[in-house]
Amino acid sequence: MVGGSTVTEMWTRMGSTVGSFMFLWAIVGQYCPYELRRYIEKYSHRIMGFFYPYIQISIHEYGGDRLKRSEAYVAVEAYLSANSSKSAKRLKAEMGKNSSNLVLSMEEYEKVTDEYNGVKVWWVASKVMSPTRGMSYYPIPEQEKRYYMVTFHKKHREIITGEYLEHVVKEGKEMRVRNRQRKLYTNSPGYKWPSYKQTMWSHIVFEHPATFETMALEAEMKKEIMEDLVTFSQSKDFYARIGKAWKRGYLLYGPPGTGKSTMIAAMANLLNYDVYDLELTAVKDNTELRKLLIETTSKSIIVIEDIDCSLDLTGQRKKGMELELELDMKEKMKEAAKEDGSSSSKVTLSGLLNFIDGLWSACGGERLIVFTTNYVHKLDPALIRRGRMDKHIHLSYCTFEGFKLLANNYLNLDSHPLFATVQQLMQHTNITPADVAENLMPKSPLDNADKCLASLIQALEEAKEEAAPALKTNNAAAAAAEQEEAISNNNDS
Ligand SMILES: Nc1ncnc2c1ncn2[C@@H]1O[C@H](COP(=O)(O)OP(=O)(O)OP(=O)(O)O)[C@@H](O)[C@H]1O
Ligand SMILES: [Mg+2]
Repeated sequence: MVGGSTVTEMWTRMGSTVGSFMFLWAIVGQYCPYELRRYIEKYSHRIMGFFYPYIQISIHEYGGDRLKRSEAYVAVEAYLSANSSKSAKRLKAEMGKNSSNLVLSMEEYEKVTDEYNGVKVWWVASKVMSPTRGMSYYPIPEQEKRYYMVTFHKKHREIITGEYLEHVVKEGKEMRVRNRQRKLYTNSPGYKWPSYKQTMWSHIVFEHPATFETMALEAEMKKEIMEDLVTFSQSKDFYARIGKAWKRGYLLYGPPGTGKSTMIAAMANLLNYDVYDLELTAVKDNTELRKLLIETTSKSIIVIEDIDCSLDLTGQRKKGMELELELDMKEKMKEAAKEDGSSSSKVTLSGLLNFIDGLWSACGGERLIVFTTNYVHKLDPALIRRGRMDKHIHLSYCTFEGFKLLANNYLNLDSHPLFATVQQLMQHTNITPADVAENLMPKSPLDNADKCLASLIQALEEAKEEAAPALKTNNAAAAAAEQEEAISNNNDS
């Protein structure tokens, strides 16, 4: 579709008179009074429009809200990246999906021609430097405002504005989904500049290999979670119909090493989503938290790991005296932090609740919010009530079924005489999938299945012995309680 040609020659021929006038005007105009200058500019544009039969439409990187890259710009960028590589003379190369191929896109100020239903248009990638508005004690750098401009003959206005631009945006969006590298974002604590272009997230390519197939989970539970996720990703119309923002909260809880973080990676791989790993303690306050939220894109998972440890968000919301005492304590802690030179986060529980389901959380759509914790009972019920955290998933110790899956993954084994011993030991001992996986992992090229299984059996036996005194104490306590209850029942009667 895109044919290699530059539009410069044609413009030079057509508008040389207008061009010379504009050049002269740029110099002379500076010395004219403002009113006269505006008046002349207004009429010169009209005269130019008379001679110059071309229309230009520009698509800027940042729209009026200045908060997010414009979707149209991003789509045009993808469309031109795919098409311009055949014709543009100056291209830039970046790693593409799976880091296996180079993706080419047009360099700044490069011009390319495109054709749609026999109509020719010319695209140019450009930028202007504009001084930042506002007052600051610090030197604020000039901001680059990048844009794409398409030029076409005015007789094609309808086809371009009615069909072509829509076609470009649609194709561009599809290309982005096909070619995009998924990203793992994290919030950078170094954010300082008040520039609207400065992103608060830094990212690397997301390349975690975890999938639901390789996770040791009960088959039933696995199926249910996968269906829930896929249904969510296909429910755009449903959410619109019921008037709910298109997002879903998951709470993953359970002991360390039971696969919470692994499941987040498996979720991202299943749905082809980006991951935003939010470090709450690095967020200055609720306003910054909101800004971070606005900068997340759709088709993403926002993760807050170990939510119970992140901030002082645990416990019930306090009342009266209790609250005053707590505020007093907090003030003292802040003072201490100031003296140390360390800064503390001022994100509050209500800030976080707003983050999850306030008005701003609806921007963008198609997002999962996932919390993980080892201690679910420590969390404020408001934080995890249904509607906020819609699905609560308890990840627990490894079952025999889970072990068999891991044995298959790690050792390529469907059955083995030692499986029976493992099964018998697992009935009385708690072992995490992480521990099972670690024992099944061959440690040297000479390690075979027998050795790995023997190592797991040893670990299970050790865990059983360790648990034995605790079990005895528990049993003794239970027996004592029973006895006490029986005595008090006798006395009552
Ligand atoms: N259910 C599981 N299936 C397969 N592998 C697992 C599972 N759970 C844990 N693992 C293995 O154990 C390792 C640690 O698991 P993971 O980091 O997901 O645990 P976690 O629940 O997030 O722990 P923590 O609470 O300490 O963050 C992973 O690298 C993974 O290989
Ligand atoms: Mg984890």
